[in-house]
Amino acid sequence: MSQTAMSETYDFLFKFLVIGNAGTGKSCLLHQFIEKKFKDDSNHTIGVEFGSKIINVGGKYVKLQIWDTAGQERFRSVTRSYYRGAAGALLVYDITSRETYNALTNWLTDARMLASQNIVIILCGNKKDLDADREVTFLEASRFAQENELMFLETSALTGENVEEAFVQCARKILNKIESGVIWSKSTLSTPANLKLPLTVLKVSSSWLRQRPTPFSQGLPCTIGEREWTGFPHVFAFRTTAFCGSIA
Ligand SMILES: Nc1nc2c(ncn2[C@@H]2O[C@H](COP(=O)(O)OP(=O)(O)OP(=O)(O)O)[C@@H](O)[C@H]2O)c(=O)[nH]1
Repeated sequence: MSQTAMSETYDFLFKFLVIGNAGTGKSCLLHQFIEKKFKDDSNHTIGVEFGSKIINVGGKYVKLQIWDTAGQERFRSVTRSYYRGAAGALLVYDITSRETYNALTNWLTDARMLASQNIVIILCGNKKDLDADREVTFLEASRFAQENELMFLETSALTGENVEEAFVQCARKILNKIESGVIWSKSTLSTPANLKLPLTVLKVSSSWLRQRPTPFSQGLPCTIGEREWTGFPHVFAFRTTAFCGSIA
């Protein structure tokens, strides 16, 4: 297998969002995760930026397609259009700015309304390295996370602390939800009409799919495995894998 083919082999594909107020460090977190370096010349994001990386979660290769959204209010209508179909999100505030923490509820409402009720969200209190300037305690943020069913970590895009962990923990939780059927049972692709939506949440191997009955294998017009799915132009097939989505 060529180097490119090998690096593109994965079991699952998840769409991720990075959301939160402007200046909290979203672009720097993404850069640190992908490049393992601090981006010290970060400017405000215009609209959205994109990054991707394959990670190993408990022996499974998961490709994360990550959309880094602009935090500035003037881009809100653009960034909202990227939420649909997201399986996971990093919800970022800056531990040195109470204003960014106070905005979390609005971001959360948007994510659950526009992406999915099932979206797995990890709250990231970024700029952990600036502890001396802290305006938000670890304890209050962890209470907020608990009350809102979020995972929680304090991160530093500068030092790299907990950055990889944030993405990996979020992906692991999504995998757990898939394995336990939560995502399929709640986000059912129940009617062919629903399938017109261009949702690209996850990709599973055909053997995995055969072992677990999903709406796809319950009489809907599609084939699994090496053939293309029929009738869904937005869905493309891979040689040894089948592609399926989760409704937002
Ligand atoms: N000390 C410290 N500074 C950080 C950290 N992360 C980001 N910064 C700084 O915070 C500023 C904003 O970072 P960005 O990554 O551009 O913020 P953003 O959330 O993407 O901003 P928007 O694109 O406007 O939404 C920059 O000056 C970064 O250098 C961190 O972990 N520690």
